[in-house]
Amino acid sequence: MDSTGGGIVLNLVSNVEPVNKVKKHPIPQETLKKKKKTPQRNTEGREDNISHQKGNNNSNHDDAKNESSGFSFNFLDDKQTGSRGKGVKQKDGESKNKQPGQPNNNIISSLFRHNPEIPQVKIQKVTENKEAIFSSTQFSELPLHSFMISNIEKNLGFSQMTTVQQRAIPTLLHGQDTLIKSQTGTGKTLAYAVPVVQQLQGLQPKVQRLHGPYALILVPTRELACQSFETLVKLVKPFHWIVPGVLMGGEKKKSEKGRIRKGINILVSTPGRLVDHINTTEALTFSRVRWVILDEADRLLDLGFEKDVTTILNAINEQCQNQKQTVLVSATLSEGVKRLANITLKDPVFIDVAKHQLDKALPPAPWSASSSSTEEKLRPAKTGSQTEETGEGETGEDAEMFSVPERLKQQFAIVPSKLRLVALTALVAGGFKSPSGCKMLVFLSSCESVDFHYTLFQACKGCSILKEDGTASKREGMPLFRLHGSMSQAERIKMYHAFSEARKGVLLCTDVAARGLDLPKVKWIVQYNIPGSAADYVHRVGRTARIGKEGQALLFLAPSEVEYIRILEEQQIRIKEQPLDDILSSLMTSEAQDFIHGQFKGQRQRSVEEAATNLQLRYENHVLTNTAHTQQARKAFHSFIRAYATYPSSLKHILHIKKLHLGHAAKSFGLREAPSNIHDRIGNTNARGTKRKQNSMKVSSVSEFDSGLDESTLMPSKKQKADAKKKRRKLMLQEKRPHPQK
Ligand SMILES: Nc1ncnc2c1ncn2[C@@H]1O[C@H](COP(=O)(O)OP(=O)(O)OP(=O)(O)O)[C@@H](O)[C@H]1O
Repeated sequence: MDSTGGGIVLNLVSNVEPVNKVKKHPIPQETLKKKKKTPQRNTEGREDNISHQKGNNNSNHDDAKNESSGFSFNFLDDKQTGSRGKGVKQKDGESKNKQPGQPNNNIISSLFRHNPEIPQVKIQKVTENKEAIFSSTQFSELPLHSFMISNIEKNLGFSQMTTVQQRAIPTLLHGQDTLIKSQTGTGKTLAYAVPVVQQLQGLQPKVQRLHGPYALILVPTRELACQSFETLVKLVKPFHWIVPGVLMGGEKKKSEKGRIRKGINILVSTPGRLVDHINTTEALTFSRVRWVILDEADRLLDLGFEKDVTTILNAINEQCQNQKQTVLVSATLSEGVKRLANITLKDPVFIDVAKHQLDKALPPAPWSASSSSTEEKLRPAKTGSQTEETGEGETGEDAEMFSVPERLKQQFAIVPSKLRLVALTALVAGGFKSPSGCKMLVFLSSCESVDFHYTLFQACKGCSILKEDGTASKREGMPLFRLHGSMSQAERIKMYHAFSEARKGVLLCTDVAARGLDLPKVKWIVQYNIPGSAADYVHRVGRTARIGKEGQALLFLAPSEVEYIRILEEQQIRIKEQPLDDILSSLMTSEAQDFIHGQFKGQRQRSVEEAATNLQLRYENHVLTNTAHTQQARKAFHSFIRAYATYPSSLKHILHIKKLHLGHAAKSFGLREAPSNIHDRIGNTNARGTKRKQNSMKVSSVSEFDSGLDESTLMPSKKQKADAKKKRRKLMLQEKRPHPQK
């Protein structure tokens, strides 16, 4: 800690300066008149994350109890921030004399002290892959039905084709199996949907509803299924005899069976629900299927979906003798998917808009002489995705260059764990400076984390949420939405539609929203947790800057995680640093103050530190004064640790659980200390299900900020893996996300 001119300058960095690390981002601290504090050390020699404040016993009780009215804790004055009570060691954020449900007024967060060094990151020169979004060709120049052209022009409002449409539509009309790879948000849905509808409307004898599916479109999530179905409904408008339909988990199976019996000609489905119908719905036949489209193909062939996709393809092959056209589509087709395509597709054409590989045939796969069953052929393609046994991921194995939208501004911020929550709030509040509002997606690592932050932000005065009936709550302010795989189907769809239609708002979500969703007017993507692969990164940021528009993306990195930038640079992704100071300075804007404090409008914070510290205190009080909130925070913290332990092995040198400081990470969940049962909750049991001896846990420190956890104690045993696999299968049948992060 430096002190200048009587005031104290608090840095984000600790006192000790390791080799190769440079102090960066000092936060100016002119106004806080505090005495230099001596950090308390806990028994492990780490800083005790809490310091204590005398007094301030006045008035917080009533407001704290009344959580529905938002945060309402007093600001700290100079005296309060400077004073320090006797250190009382706390467990799970509870002070010794405090019961859950009581406000906790006597603790000051030491947010800006004893954080790890913020390393200086040297950005490497990257030559980005470029894609021209629009072609110079009009839809009217294609050999399409005149009604199709007028429908696209008048009802959809498009006359000029995108590059991927210009290349894919003629190829698909020609009847060839095709792989389509093009940036996110470049119109790939129409690139496959237009040729399917064009050919269907021309079939003789004319298509009848009772004939059942001619085209099958598989997508990985329910929201994407809805979206693709809605596009098809618009596209078939002039051809009323063609019936599109959608099947997805969470919907009533009985009504779906009824619709299948009546007949669906273009069937959009998620894999799990379709397998369910294949097994239980007699009326579902594939005898006339001519087109099979795998949208987000790399995701569909990933762990979890691959088995269902195999079942579906085998069912189609058994029932249908027709010549079929198969199309694989994604912004990130990995080498694994291409190898798979080479053995399962007939003379496939690969359309890669970035590489201009129009009509380039794929090289032969070394094992293409393998068995003819689809299931056997699918297996080798797993090289590019996660495997259950090893937990290995695709990063690094399938070195494939991705391209991102040209008008997307990509940034990262190095944020010490303790400052994550206030930095996120600063972004959320700061993103809403423009009077016209802004739409933002915040990606988090688990359903529990989404729920925790959703509850937490609701307590901010400047937030409004959706009511049961789908209308906004009375409170004026920035609408808050959430989306994850553990929500009820009704709520998922309600949130998805409400956010799509909203003029402004923040959607807190898991990777369930990462693929394919075309949510209008999204300007900001915040990745609060690092994605599991560069491909996931590309899809997440691809929810903005679509079809040539502008957008911004920000990736949160802890100081120990900065090497992740190299993973992105290897994929030719250019990303710049956004100084943390700049982000936190948003806390001083009137918008942020209104957002956070509401009723304290006009009562200005005097420095970034004061604003951040008060905010963190409010959050901690919110968490600790209510048992349900404390439980929710602990659950979210556990799920965060679990997700962290499941990063693919190729990323473990960067994202290793040992590198986490659990106490600091806990602070980002409003907890003042990591829950004491962390090991029990994260799989500290052996194969027989009995608890491991405490002393069997390896505790080896690499730094002051080391979690002290050994990954082997976090990684599940064989039995746990088998149980988890069973559970995943069950969840998948209900169409929930298979990966713990999702
Ligand atoms: N020719 C076009 N002109 C203008 N807008 C278009 C055109 N074709 C499609 N769009 C619009 O572009 C947006 C993105 O389309 P779409 O969702 O199909 O992209 P995508 O390439 O599939 O994205 P992702 O890879 O994220 O799934 C949609 O809003 C769509 O209506």
